[in-house]
Amino acid sequence: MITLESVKKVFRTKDGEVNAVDTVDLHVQQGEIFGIIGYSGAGKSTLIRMLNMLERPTSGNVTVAGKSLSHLSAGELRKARQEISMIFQHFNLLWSRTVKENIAFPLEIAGKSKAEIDSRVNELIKLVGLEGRGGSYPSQLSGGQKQRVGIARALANNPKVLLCDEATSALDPKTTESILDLLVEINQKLGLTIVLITHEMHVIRKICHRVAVMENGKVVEQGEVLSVFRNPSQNITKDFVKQVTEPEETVDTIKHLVEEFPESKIIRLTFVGGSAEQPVITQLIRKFDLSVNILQGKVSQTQNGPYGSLFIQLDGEQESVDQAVAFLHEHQVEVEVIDNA
Ligand SMILES: Nc1ncnc2c1ncn2[C@@H]1O[C@H](COP(=O)(O)OP(=O)(O)OP(=O)(O)O)[C@@H](O)[C@H]1O
Repeated sequence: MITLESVKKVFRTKDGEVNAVDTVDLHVQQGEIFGIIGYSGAGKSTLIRMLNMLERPTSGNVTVAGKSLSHLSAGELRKARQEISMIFQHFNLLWSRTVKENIAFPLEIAGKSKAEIDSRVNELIKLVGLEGRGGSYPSQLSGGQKQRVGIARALANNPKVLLCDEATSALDPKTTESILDLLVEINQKLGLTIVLITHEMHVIRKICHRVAVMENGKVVEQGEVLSVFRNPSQNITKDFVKQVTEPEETVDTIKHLVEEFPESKIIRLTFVGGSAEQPVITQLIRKFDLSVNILQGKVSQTQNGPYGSLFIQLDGEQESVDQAVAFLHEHQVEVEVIDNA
């Protein structure tokens, strides 16, 4: 659905050149939710804005739905943009227009009749759960409701792709959840391809099928969300994965336990897919002559299945510990022994 080939964006400023996006190759499949994560300044906004030519690449090629965007005329680009919609962190609504009028705006531009507009707007209001609010002005809505208007407006002309520029960053955690649920719902109902940028791994974990990690303008790692969670190769990715698996206090607890009990083994177990749902620890305790102390654990759902990590402390003979580790491996559980180093 979307292909980026050697895409670069260089900004020329009075302080010199900034390589905002540096030789990026990406492929987003039709119907998937693809997340791009990175810290501030990594180049995410510049990258997503090149997917609808709000920003033109300095070099390289962007193809969306079979069209190479760099080669389109202004008129063709306007048409292509109807198929590539966008929602924004600060909603970008028209404040003097009601909810209905905001949603109608792209339909008016597309030259639809009044009857078509009315019927489509009502359909969209229902789809995003804003029944009864059609006559309200944006200033009368909560942040979550404003983003629902943004989503309805973006869907008005039946786009093939929805670009989300930090769409939940201005929302509280509960509202974030409901907007993320809505994005999954429209992805499934409409088969819409969604590309989102975020700095929160929670967003990737909850709704994305695949993820690309950006650092200094480059994509440093990409893959299925579950396999990136299981096996992050870059340090930056490991840090992002920790955002959703390891609360800060775990690090302190483990440090303390490693110092306090140098003889016992602290082990981090990573469960992926089916193994996250099996009672492996119960079996471990029954089978081996070990005392097992559970320090911290968490299982989260991703779009590709469950993912969990658990920290345990094992006490017993070295032979039993080795057998227990082998047993865990046999059950597709990844084991990392945390030592005093
Ligand atoms: N119009 C511009 N002119 C000059 N430099 C720019 C411009 N837009 C972005 N940059 C620079 O390009 C780099 C990437 O910025 P970008 O906004 O794409 O990153 P980001 O990952 O989206 O970060 P944030 O979440 O803070 O927006 C930064 O160094 C930024 O200062």
